[in-house]
Amino acid sequence: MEPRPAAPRPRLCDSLGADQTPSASTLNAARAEARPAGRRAPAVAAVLPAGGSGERMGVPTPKQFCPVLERPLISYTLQALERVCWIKDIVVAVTGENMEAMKGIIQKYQHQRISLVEAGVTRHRSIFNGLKALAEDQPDSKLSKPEVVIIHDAVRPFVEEDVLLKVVTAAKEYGAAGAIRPLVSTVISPSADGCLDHSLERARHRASEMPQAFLFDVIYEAYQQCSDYDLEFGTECLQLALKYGHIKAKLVEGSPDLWKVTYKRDLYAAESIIKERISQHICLIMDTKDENHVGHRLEEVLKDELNHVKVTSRLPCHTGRDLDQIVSEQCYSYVCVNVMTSDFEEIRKLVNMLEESNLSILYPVVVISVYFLDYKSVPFDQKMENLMQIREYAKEVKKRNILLCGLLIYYPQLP
Ligand SMILES: Nc1ccn([C@@H]2O[C@H](COP(=O)(O)OP(=O)(O)OP(=O)(O)O)[C@@H](O)[C@H]2O)c(=O)n1
Ligand SMILES: O=C(CO)[C@H](O)[C@H](O)COP(=O)(O)O
Repeated sequence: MEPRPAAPRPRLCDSLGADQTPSASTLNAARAEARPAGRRAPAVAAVLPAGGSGERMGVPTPKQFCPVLERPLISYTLQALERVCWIKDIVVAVTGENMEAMKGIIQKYQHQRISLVEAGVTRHRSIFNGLKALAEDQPDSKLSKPEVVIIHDAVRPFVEEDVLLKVVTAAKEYGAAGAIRPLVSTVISPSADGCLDHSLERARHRASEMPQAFLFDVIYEAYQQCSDYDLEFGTECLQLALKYGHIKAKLVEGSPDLWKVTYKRDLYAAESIIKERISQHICLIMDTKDENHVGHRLEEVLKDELNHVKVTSRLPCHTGRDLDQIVSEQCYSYVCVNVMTSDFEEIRKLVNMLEESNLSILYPVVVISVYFLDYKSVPFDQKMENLMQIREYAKEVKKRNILLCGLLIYYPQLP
């Protein structure tokens, strides 16, 4: 198969990604390499309104807490944002009633960089509360005022780094920016008697989606100035920046997956998208840093051959924390490349954690453990014994929907 060309990615031409955390994606690393010197990174934070009741969904649980594949919807959105290591803080606005539940979600799924604030009675008021928490004048706050703030609905879980980067870059240049999509239906204006007054020309209008990004001062000042009417009935942050800051937002084409989960059927659509992503996600765990090792070749090949495969390479999974993080990413396919060790315990640790995570309740989890062993240094009998152990263990864990397979690659080391 011909390798597919990698899709061009936007670049923020400054030092975003300099402050990388261990969870930083490879994208960030790639960007850090490509970054021209000399331009300053804007400090970026995000505000997520998550204080709605989800009336249109028609279920008692607010939609952001509805489970999708056993995990609350908001947890996917948080995961999508925290993967982006250049977003420093994520402020989530939640109602007092749901505060404890939200804390539980943060703990269970090990979300990072999250601060919680009390939501308001409307979306605009919730966002305003989030912005206040980021503003400089807050006493005892561990948050600092960012240069650019992203606003993103908690119920749009499929936001990608590409579009975040595009809106942040545009916000830095224009003061405000937001994702848009082509209209699906034509928008018409009815008259008071319920008849058609006029119809908008569809091709000349767009649907405003999220994420949006703003220079912090622009949007914060707009919220400080805006009327109670705006706060009560407004639905568009870009409009506030225009009305109160005279900023014409830059509009950025977004992907179809940015839509807002609103009705019950949207939860089913979200589930299908998550399932498709799961099927494309392989976690490759390697215990060698040797760039020339065949394990690293496997990573390259997978990335070249498959369009959406995410390969997560991790160095020896000796600590429970490393494994915890891998498992919390909800990956169902694992290839463990063992060069340094033939230690069966490592695989047992991973499988135990997968069992505890209950991932395999929904689908089979596949774990392939490959041992590359030097012909001379390890006696063959000893290795076969190890594989037999894995085989016995595989029978046991199959009952719990974990499909484990051991593979021994026994080779003579070249002089
Ligand atoms: N007082 C509110 C109302 C809404 N939101 C949040 O704003 C986002 C988008 O709003 P919407 O889809 O309208 O959510 P709901 O208000 O929950 O839904 P509905 O209008 O159907 O009641 C959601 O993440 C929602 O939780 C919020 O933070 N505070
Ligand atoms: O799509 C949007 C862009 O601004 C907002 O998410 C939307 O306006 C939220 O409004 P509502 O709470 O009424 O659904």
